[in-house]
Amino acid sequence: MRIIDIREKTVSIASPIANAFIDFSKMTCSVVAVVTDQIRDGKPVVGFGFNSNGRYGQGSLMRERFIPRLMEADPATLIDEGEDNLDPFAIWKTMMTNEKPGGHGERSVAVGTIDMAVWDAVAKIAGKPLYRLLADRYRDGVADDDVWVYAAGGYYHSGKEIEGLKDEMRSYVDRGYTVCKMKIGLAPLADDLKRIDAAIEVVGDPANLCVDANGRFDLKTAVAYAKALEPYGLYWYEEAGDPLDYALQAELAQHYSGRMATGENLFSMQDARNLIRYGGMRADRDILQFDCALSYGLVEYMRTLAMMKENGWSSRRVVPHGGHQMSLNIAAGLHLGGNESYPDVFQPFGGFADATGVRNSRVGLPTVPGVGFEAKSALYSLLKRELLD
Ligand SMILES: O=C([O-])CC(=O)C(=O)O
Ligand SMILES: [Mg+2]
Repeated sequence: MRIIDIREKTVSIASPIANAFIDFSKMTCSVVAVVTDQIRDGKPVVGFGFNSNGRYGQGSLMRERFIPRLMEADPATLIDEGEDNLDPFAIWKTMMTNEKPGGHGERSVAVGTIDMAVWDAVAKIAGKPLYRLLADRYRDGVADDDVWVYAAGGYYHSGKEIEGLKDEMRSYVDRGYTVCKMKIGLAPLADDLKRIDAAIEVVGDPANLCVDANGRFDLKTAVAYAKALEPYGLYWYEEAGDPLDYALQAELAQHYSGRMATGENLFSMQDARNLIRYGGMRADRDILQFDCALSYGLVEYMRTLAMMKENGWSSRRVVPHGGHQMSLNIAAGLHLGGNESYPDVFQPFGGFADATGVRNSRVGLPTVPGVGFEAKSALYSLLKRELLD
């Protein structure tokens, strides 16, 4: 058993949307295929991965360091003890050979993308959906049948602010979502409050609305928003300040008793641990949003979940960023609290299998082996076109 090829391409995930920090007009995404010598249903098993959204493609790091390390390794060192499958932990260790600690960022995205493709291949070789493989291996066989999801969108679109926002939120509610998320922080507070009021009119209850500042605020602005938002009783207030400003997050907790969410821009177990140690996040209500694709993949995610457990945090307090099928599998298989969903943005990467509709803000998973890319036709055709043809 061996990996015979690893292919990568950078594709566009550009769109005309903007959050408080960036626009996505030039956003790219890496797609990866790990081709194995295993044959299932008459075809070689190929695992696929992509790097979620919001961080640019990482092809050069993959080409220069991570793919050569895997292709140069003795194949026997990359397979598991029973020698009947690839070993994602051994593969991870090989990719990270001669990498110093610290400075997690672009490298974590490159490794996380290849790791996704490896797990897709591992589940396909085992002939199981990934969430089932994870539950069988790590949770005594108990998986969640479906996963809580919320609809993320509500970006700034010049020219169609309030009415456009309401139409968008209405379409999410019509598609089965209870909780929706919108962006804040690009407009002044007074204007954002008008946008929030408009969204609440549609989602019916402030407790059905999350707001996301994408790390834009300094402490003063974060607290000013906290004071204005607190009386609403929103579902959560996300990423108020810089992701690495743990002191800001801890101070914010002194001014906001509602639920806070953050973590999508923390890319390692160590960064996540610093958030838990120093960020003032509260294990009884707050939400952690680490995204495996951006943060060294599922191998590292398991270390993060173990770290959380040691610190008294339930895995149910994790609702990953990224709205992708990999996190959905982790959520169902490793008992997270839910997953983000992008019903419209970041297509075709955002969203889940074609046949799995959302009901009461919950979504099921397909039964195909692997992550489920083959059951999401628009994404699968892109992956095939870019990597296999
Ligand atoms: O706008 C983005 O970068 C995505 C984001 O924060 C989210 O989905 O929470
Ligand atoms: Mg966010």
